[in-house]
Amino acid sequence: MTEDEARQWLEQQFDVPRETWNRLERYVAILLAEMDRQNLIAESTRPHVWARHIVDSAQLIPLAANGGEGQWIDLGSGAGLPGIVVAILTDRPVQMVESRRKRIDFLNAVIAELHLSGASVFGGRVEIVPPARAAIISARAYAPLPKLLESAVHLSDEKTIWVLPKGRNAQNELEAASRSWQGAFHVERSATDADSAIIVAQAVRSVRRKA
Ligand SMILES: C[S@@+](CC[C@H](N)C(=O)[O-])C[C@H]1O[C@@H](n2cnc3c(N)ncnc32)[C@H](O)[C@@H]1O
Repeated sequence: MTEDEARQWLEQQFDVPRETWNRLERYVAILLAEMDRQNLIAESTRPHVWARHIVDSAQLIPLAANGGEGQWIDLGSGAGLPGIVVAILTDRPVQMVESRRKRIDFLNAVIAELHLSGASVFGGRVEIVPPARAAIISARAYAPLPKLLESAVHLSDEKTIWVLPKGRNAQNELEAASRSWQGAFHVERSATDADSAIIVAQAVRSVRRKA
């Protein structure tokens, strides 16, 4: 997907109003400027930021369209991917969870500058976020599936939709997780990378097996 195709995809999917475009453009500018201070995205992806990061994040939104009312929790948000993109493109309250100080400060600065009143940051580890029943949980490049579920299952209930971009390893990670987890899991192809996949899950729960 080229950068032009990425913008077209956004326009088609979300019918993006001018104010939202301005926010997306501003976010991209702040993100790239912050790269002088901290490593937020791979250097090689800098010229492809719309396809590789903005659309790659935004594509999770339609996959979570059946989510009920309530919060979208994004684990290990880093630069705000996908959390900030979701907060810009939807009306849903978004809580980003991030443990590194410089990234927490960056996320709070973006929220303030873009006036994202529905977005907030939990500055700390996912494992210590107080229990919640998120409508949607996302996690991009945060942790392998079994560890991801273990750290965040206390933020979910049976209705929570999990949207988890997973590169080429989706199938292997699903297999590893199936030893300890049950639920309705399926795999969607990524719109931005034919080799990547997104795990979508619901009704995730831990299963203990006898040795
Ligand atoms: C590889 S980065 C990915 C960031 C972003 N989601 C993206 O796709 O660009 C993983 C992020 O997760 C954060 N992280 C890792 N383990 C965490 C934990 N247990 N709790 C909160 N944040 C964590 C790291 O500080 C880092 O910013």
